[in-house]
Amino acid sequence: MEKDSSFLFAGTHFDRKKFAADIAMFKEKKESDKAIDDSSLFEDREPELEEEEKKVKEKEKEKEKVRVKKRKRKTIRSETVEGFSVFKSSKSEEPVVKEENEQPENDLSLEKKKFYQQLERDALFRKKHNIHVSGNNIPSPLGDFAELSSRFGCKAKLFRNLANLGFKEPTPIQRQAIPVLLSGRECFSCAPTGSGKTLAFVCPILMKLKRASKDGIRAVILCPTRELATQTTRECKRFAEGCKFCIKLMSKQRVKRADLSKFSCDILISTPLRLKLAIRKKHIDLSKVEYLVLDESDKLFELGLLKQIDSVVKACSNPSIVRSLFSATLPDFVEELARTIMHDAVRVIIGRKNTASENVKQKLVFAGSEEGKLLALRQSFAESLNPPVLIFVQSKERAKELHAELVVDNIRVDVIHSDLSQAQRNNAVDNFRAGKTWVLIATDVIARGMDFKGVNCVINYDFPDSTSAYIHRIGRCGRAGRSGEAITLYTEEDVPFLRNIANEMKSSGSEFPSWALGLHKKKWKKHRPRRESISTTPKEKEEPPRKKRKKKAVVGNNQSSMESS
Ligand SMILES: Nc1ncnc2c1ncn2[C@@H]1O[C@H](COP(=O)(O)OP(=O)(O)OP(=O)(O)O)[C@@H](O)[C@H]1O
Repeated sequence: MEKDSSFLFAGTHFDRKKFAADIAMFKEKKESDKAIDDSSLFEDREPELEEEEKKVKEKEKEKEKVRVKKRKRKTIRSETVEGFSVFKSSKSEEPVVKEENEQPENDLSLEKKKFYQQLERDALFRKKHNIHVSGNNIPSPLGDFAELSSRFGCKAKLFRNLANLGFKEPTPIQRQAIPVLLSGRECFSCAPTGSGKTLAFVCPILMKLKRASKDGIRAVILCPTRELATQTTRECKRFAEGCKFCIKLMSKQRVKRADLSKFSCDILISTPLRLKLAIRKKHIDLSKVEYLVLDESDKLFELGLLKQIDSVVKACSNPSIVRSLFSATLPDFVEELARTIMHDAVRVIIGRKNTASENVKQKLVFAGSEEGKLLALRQSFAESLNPPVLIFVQSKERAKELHAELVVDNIRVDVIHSDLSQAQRNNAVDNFRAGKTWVLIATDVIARGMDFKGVNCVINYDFPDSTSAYIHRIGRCGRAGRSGEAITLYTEEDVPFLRNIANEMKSSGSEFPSWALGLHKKKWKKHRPRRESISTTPKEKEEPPRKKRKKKAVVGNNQSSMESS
């Protein structure tokens, strides 16, 4: 195109490839025109001959036109990309395409039919297992663990480990989340407490990593507490037994090491703070991480941890990373945040979102006052104590106070809170697991994720500070299909928040006080009222802090000397 032909076409590029057919037609037309022009060079010709020649040329022209048309059709077909024609196809081209696709179209409709049948089967299966999904092209759920081998080529060793652990059937979250992650899709999942979410994310990682490698850090699992990180590390090792994978916990000692830039392992489990320190100060390299799991994701996305999570997510810079989020509670704000970091993620919800486990029988008990709470607890333990029992209180001070009370009652009781050393915390968990401790008093530090087998009863001595805290606390019992009981004590101060708990009881199928549903709706942020001390031993009267006295003027000031005596 002439440069100065029109300002409207300024910058327009003429695509010779795209218009090859038109150019060809144009060229051929020019050539034949040229031939006609050349004939005029022969001036002394007979008129009949000229007439004959004209006819032949006319015929030639017609033939040429047909040939050019055919060539054009061919070009159009070759420029069809994934079913979309680059050129808007004209009606005349349709029959040709149809003719060529007649056989495949039949195959296509058969394929389509099969596809829709599979979708229908999947939908029925999901309905049966209370699995709710959303997203594009969601892989079919697992019918059984054997499909890990038949569909996804699970190695015999891993498969055997599942059997050795006594896992016969996948739980609903495992049925859906495992194939999603194995298909390389990102996923955020919400499933009840104790429903096997750990295996749902560990199993696909182990299967996808295939074999041990020393090429950097390949998978990272973030947990909100050290206790949970320790437990997840132990579980990973159990699932991977005999597979030589290098599975490491980001311990305090490891973070203290001079340089972590060459540190490598197959799976690294950490709390966000420790990993952030390792990134900032020890130059740990997360650029090769292929799988990132945020366990208890709603906790991790709370304000206090968000910055740490952010630095870990940024450090995991591998463009093909697969991220996944798991929790028993998934508030909308977490889903929104999750969408900002995930690509084409699949959403998997088991049962109703944000509900307590149906295996836990829940009770609300009015205790009147702080004194009443202790009395109620003592009485119930005196009548029947069915260990193991977990008691939650709202602060470490109150944990210490309650421990001091119960320890004199001849009960094997222990306490865990953040003032203890790591070794003491580990001991408390281990002794409770081993049955050496009957009653464990705890703050929310172990409310999430901790898997103590066979906890019979959870007592919320102090009312939980949110619905999600309630769900996670009572979820320490009623795990892996077992039943459990949860008792929540409340006083007048807690009444405004009863409605939330009653709602929770109702939606998870427990008996609930219907009057509580009629209470005024109150949104809670963090309900931690100042409560009276638990301690029954009178505190020694503290001496009031001494005021600095002014030096007395002894002489001639009788009044002041009397006062001071
Ligand atoms: N398929 C299975 N069959 C039987 N038991 C299983 C199966 N999968 C997991 N478990 C067991 O169920 C228990 C709970 O699993 P897990 O701790 O993963 O639950 P969770 O959903 O992560 O709970 P939370 O929300 O409290 O973190 C564990 O003891 C685990 O060994």
